[in-house]
Amino acid sequence: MIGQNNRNAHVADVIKATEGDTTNYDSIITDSWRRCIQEHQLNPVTAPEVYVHTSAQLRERQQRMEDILRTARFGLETLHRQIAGLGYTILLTDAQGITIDFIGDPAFETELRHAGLYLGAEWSESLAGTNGVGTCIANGKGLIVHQGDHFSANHINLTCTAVPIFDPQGQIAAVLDISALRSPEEKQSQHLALALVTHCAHQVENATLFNHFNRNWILKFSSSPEFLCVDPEYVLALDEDGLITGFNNRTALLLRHEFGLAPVKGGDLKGRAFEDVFDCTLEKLGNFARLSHPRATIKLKHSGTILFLQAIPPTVSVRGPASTSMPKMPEPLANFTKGDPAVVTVLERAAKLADAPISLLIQGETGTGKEYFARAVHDSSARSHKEFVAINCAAFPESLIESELFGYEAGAFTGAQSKGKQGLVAQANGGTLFLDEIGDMPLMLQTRLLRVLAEREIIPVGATRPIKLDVRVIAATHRNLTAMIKTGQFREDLYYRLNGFELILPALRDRSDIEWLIERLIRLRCPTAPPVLTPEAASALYRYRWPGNVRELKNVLDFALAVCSKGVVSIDDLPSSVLGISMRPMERSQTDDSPVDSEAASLRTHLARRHWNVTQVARDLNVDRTTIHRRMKRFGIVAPNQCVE
Ligand SMILES: Nc1ncnc2c1ncn2[C@@H]1O[C@H](COP(=O)(O)OP(=O)(O)OP(=O)(O)O)[C@@H](O)[C@H]1O
Repeated sequence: MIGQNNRNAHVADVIKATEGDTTNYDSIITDSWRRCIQEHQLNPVTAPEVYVHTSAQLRERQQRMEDILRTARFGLETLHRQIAGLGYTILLTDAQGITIDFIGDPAFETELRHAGLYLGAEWSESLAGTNGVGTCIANGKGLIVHQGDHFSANHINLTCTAVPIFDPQGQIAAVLDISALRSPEEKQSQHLALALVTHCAHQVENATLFNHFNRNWILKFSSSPEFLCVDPEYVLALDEDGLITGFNNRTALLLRHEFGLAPVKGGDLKGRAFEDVFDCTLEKLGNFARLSHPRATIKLKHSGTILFLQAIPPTVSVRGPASTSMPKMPEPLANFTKGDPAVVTVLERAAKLADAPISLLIQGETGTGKEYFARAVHDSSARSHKEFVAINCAAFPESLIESELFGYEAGAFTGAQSKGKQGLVAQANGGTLFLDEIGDMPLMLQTRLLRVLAEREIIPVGATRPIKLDVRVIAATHRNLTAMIKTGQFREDLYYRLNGFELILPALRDRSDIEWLIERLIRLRCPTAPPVLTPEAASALYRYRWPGNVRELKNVLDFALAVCSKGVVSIDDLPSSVLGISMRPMERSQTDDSPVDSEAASLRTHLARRHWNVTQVARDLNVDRTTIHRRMKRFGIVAPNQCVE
């Protein structure tokens, strides 16, 4: 527990330091405090809390980060063994500071959860104030945020040591953090922790390069030969033309210094030629590769620095940079994205599983394209010449669903067709049965479906003998089935039958290919003379949050294409929902109030949901903080806690 006196003293320290008295703190900390107040609009008095994301959001983040999670896991476990017993918890966060992996002492689970040292917790500086992860992301380098260095008085018991893990193009991909609930008062006590975490992050970066660039040359460099092969300081990947495709962070720092480049985070080194960096020709690399022991040296062209080198040729021989391009994908699946990393991961999986004898469960918000995707999996499979039968489990009246699904014998019930009827499940025989909204299937039918899946046979209503079936089942839902299992609304055994593999489609607002998708949808609608968007219209579409996802985008474009003139879609052709405050359609239709009232109500809802954190709301609505302030003023909305804003 943090006493009120300590809290008050801490708040006074933060305020004093941000007003200029910075004597007791590192500048990196006081700069961050100033950012918290001035840019993130956080208030030390109200002590920001850590926001915890839902398990569905967490899973989506984890899926996006699948590669790094897998690569980093061994590093995390090794690090955990090194510091076991010292009371540290290890967190791996994504580049937004959301915790996607975690190793902590289960004995302290409640305390760790309470402190935000847990899966799903967001440690971005803009939400949680100065802290290890968030401030590391803001500065792009490793640091210690110890006890009173934290902005929020809620966190002044913690010590956090965080180091960025960079992707092979020099962007922050993740942050590795070790935190402890209790620690000595001296910040110096954490210096060894910083060295350990830095080393672990470096190893994760190297492992990522070795794993991902097996179609490229890998060059390992060190200033001494002893550890060159096992733990090189610098690692560089080159394509067959000798152009740089990837590097670890130490190499980025070395080469940026070499080229006199500003220490930016972007990929300013990618594509540069090996021969521009080293005093060596590309042909000679082959000779280095043939050396059995790494005693070869190489000279940096500009500084003349000499490094030991081990050169490893591509283990898979192809021309050109293969690691960044999309692998060959069946045509129907390839139409789903233009390179969004999370979607590509899902597609690669789906391509491999297209003919696997397992059921697939597709999760995703409404309108993300679950049915469209399921059909693409079917079309990519050997079953494509047979039927794809889609059933919306939420749309059938309960009384009809059994006979519709399983069919019935002649005269099975009053009103039945005299010849009987084949059910939808039997129609999918040899093909794919798509069960949409599976979370809405009544429990009684879940039991029947379980039998179909287990026995691979159906018994039509009124029949006595079962019919053998060969169907591939793909189910989809936007509901949280695991939560439904806990409340007894969904059968656990059915869940495991359906979930041979789970594929999660990201929300449209999280996809990087919206520009491509807009163009695709326009071309599908107007293949001969597709209208163009004005820059204002395009930017309104990019800014909008798309709660109805691709379906909503499609509807908006259909509307715009219908009302636009002279082949140009301007901002006036977009429906008002897309402009200004992005209200959810549901919220709008539920009220008969004037547009101003409903806008105000929507804003109030957003603010309340985010505990009146304007920065977070601005992020949700994709507008500036000042816009939110202006709107609050216009609607006369005042935060319940005046201190926040
Ligand atoms: N890549 C794409 N190209 C063209 N159209 C797409 C694409 N992805 C989705 N769509 C379209 O978006 C709309 C919504 O897709 P779909 O019905 O598959 O979503 P869903 O996730 O199954 O929705 P719900 O959860 O409401 O059932 C459909 O009209 C679909 O054709």
